[in-house]
Amino acid sequence: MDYIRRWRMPPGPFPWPIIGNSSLFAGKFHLTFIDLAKTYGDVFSLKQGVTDVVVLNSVDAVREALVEKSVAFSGRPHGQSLDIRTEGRRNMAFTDYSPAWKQHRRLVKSALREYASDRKLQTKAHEALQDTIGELVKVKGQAVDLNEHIFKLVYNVVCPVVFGVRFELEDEDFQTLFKFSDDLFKQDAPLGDIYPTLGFLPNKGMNLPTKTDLQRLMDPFLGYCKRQVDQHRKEFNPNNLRDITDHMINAQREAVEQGALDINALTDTHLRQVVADVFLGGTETTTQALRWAILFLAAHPEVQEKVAAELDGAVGRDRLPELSDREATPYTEATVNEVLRMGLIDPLSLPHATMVDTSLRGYHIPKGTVVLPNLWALHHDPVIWKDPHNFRPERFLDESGKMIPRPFALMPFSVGRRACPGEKMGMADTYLLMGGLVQNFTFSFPEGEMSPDFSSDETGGGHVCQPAPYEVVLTYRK
Ligand code: HEM
Repeated sequence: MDYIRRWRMPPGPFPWPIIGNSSLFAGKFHLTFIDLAKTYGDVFSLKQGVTDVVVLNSVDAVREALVEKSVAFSGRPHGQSLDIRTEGRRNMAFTDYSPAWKQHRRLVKSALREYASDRKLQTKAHEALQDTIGELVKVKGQAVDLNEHIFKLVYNVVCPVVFGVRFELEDEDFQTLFKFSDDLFKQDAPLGDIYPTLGFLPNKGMNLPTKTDLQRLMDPFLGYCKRQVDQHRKEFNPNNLRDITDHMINAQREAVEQGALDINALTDTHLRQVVADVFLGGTETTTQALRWAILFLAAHPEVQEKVAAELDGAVGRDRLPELSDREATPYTEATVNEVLRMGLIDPLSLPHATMVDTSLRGYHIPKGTVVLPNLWALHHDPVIWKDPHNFRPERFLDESGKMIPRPFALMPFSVGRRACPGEKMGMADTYLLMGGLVQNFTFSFPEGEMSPDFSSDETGGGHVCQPAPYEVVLTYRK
């Protein structure tokens, strides 16, 4: 029966009984998928254990699935780790397309408009930058790994928006969240993700995380979110909503007052989970975008000089770059695009799943199939991008040096119904923070250092691409 069903599905390598093609889901499997596409075409099927997986490796396939058949392809996979992480799928990022998801998404988008609008975001970014620049001046001339500083910088833009708090490096909460983030990246999938019926087994012998390991990983983070929600509830004043947490509490209060049905999607757990989504969505991504940015700029001093010279001309050195400077600094904008093209943070986006039996390119795609859009393949397709492996911001400029319209194939935020709701904030944030850093410092590699490693760390079960640790020397430009 399975063979008849699979016969109508996209082609792919032979799946072994029980294990399927699990060996192909190791390391940087977005790269393995590019090789498989050469044999099986840009849409192919695999089996991860007992789960059907379809991989999309071209712009046309991604457009058909995520844009044209958006509802059918807007589910999320189910699995043990996601159940634990989301306290039973009560968040937004990992629930299926549903009325609850729509309600959460509407709330998140309106909250981002309210608390992370251009001017508010810019003020927060500038405060965070002033603080970080002060700290970085103290380590100028030394070879340093900026990881912790970058995390703090981004946290101090996102956390005031979400929770109304800012951190110092030595704050216990900052250190807890920073450690959680690092551990989350390194987390492998438990056996229960691949074989749902085996989730109860103790996985220790197989060197996979157990349910308890996952719970232990999540506890400090969810505990922090819970404390924040509790504190906000105590201080809550409907006439003075301060941040996204207040916004969510207010939505819950209104739903209760109106006796609205959607209170079922706004329980205390939903509330904690949705603010956790925005916190993680806003921090994990932008920190890695900045880490990639500094790595690429240090490796390409000629690009760095051009960005700095453009900012000197359009902004000067007496104030930080503002969002209104974007139009006058197309090279800096183009550099942000090139960073997000090459330093793609979610090479396979977040995994999607089909909500119903559907089709793609004439192939049958059964309900519940996991769908992986290989954004990495699109961002490195030599047919779309000339010299895709070179860092060259000029590719986003026309002959007169103006930005060209963003090519559809550049989709670091994915596309369609589930595309990142924080895209505007992510782009603005990356521009302001990268611009502010390059305006103040020149980043170079320590003398005598071997050529830097541009390959990403093999972390997060292949779903997250962060640069391997590196050090840079900072020269203060003032
Ligand atoms: C450079 C910055 C960012 C990048 C590259 C990025 C990328 C992505 C990607 C690829 C997805 C998956 C979309 C899909 O499933 O098709 C996503 C989802 C999401 N992002 Fe972002 N993101 C960034 C910034 C942000 C920010 C600033 C926020 C909020 C403050 C945010 C919140 C979210 C949320 C909540 C989702 C889940 C959406 C859903 O499932 O409906 N992201 N992001």
